[in-house]
Amino acid sequence: MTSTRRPIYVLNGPNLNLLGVYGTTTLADIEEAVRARAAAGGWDVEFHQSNHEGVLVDRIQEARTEGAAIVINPAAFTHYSIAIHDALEAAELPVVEVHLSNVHRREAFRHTSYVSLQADVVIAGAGAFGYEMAVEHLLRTLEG
Ligand SMILES: O=C1C[C@@](O)(C(=O)O)C[C@@H](O)[C@@H]1O
Repeated sequence: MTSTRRPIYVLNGPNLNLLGVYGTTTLADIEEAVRARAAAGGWDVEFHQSNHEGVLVDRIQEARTEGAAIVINPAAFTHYSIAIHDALEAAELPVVEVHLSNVHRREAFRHTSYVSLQADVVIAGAGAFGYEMAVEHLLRTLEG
């Protein structure tokens, strides 16, 4: 089913393209699961990954005018990107921050998130399923 609604943007930061190298789940698997869950609720998904901060800022700016909401795993940029923080603030969209790992159980430098300041919901430690949780939350809260 193709939706006339604006899509949910699902954005992924640096090194997440290597997921399949370190584990069994690939980013393509996550994309498939997210698309299926969104489609079941009548929503389309724009799914992107970039290793470049500016490209992610461009995608967030695109979502600002073309998207309904943003799910973002900014990866390492989480912990220091004021540019991504500012882009999310300007977007004025619902934002769900996702981390595969529980960043709070890891190194101290991962305990700071600039993105959380702009996130409505933060999901960390649920693995790939965290992305589906994020979409599920948006399906419940976004209006038609
Ligand atoms: O690249 C990543 C992945 C991550 O965002 C996660 O999904 O758990 C956590 C970050 O600290 C790390 O830099």
